[in-house]
Amino acid sequence: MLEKLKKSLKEAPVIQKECDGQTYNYFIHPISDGIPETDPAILEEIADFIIKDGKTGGIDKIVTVEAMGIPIATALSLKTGIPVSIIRKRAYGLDGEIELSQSTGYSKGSLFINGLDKGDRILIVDDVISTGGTLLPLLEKLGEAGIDIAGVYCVIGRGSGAEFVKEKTGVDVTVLVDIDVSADGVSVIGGVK
Ligand SMILES: O=P(O)(O)OC[C@H]1O[C@H](OP(=O)(O)OP(=O)(O)O)[C@H](O)[C@@H]1O
Ligand SMILES: Nc1nc2[nH]cnc2c(=O)[nH]1
Repeated sequence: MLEKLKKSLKEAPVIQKECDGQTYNYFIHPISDGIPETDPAILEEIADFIIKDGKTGGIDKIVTVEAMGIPIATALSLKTGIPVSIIRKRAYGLDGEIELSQSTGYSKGSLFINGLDKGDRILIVDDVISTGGTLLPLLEKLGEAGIDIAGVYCVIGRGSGAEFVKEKTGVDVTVLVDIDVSADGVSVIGGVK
């Protein structure tokens, strides 16, 4: 299962990014960076897995975070007919816009939620979870806004972000493939069976 994704991850190069005086080993992969190019068969593998997992019924919107959640959410949308709403990195100033602070192992910034209504039942998809510094504040803001989370999928997991988010929010994060990243490269260490 997810064999194309796993095989390609083992070939992912790793670069070093500096943030707050710390070095972060950042892997580069088509699903998380769009580089060198994305094989549609991998996107299809991911979308098919999520659909088969059975949480797309009764969903109002698939929600993702700019930028690299977008191809995954779009593939899923094309297969299910469920619309996509994107959490953006820029403000629009629309009524009801919600801002949240995002931090990753290599960056800090703001995200802006628009287009979601109280009572919406959503499925969240994203490319990577690492520290959980994106997903945790997002889930907190969505909870405050009365949005119903039917499921959360992160295609690639590294570190303990998924466990951290579960501990803080009670929300289960399904990670499709777990990896370990060092300066020498990426190894696949687990994931859904
Ligand atoms: O668990 P975390 O440590 O928060 O890392 C995960 C986040 O990192 C990436 O976001 P990034 O802001 O780099 O976005 P992009 O490359 O998709 O634009 C990814 O798309 C996740 O949203
Ligand atoms: N491409 C990429 N995205 C990430 N998001 C969080 N960590 C990483 C990483 O190491 N590589």
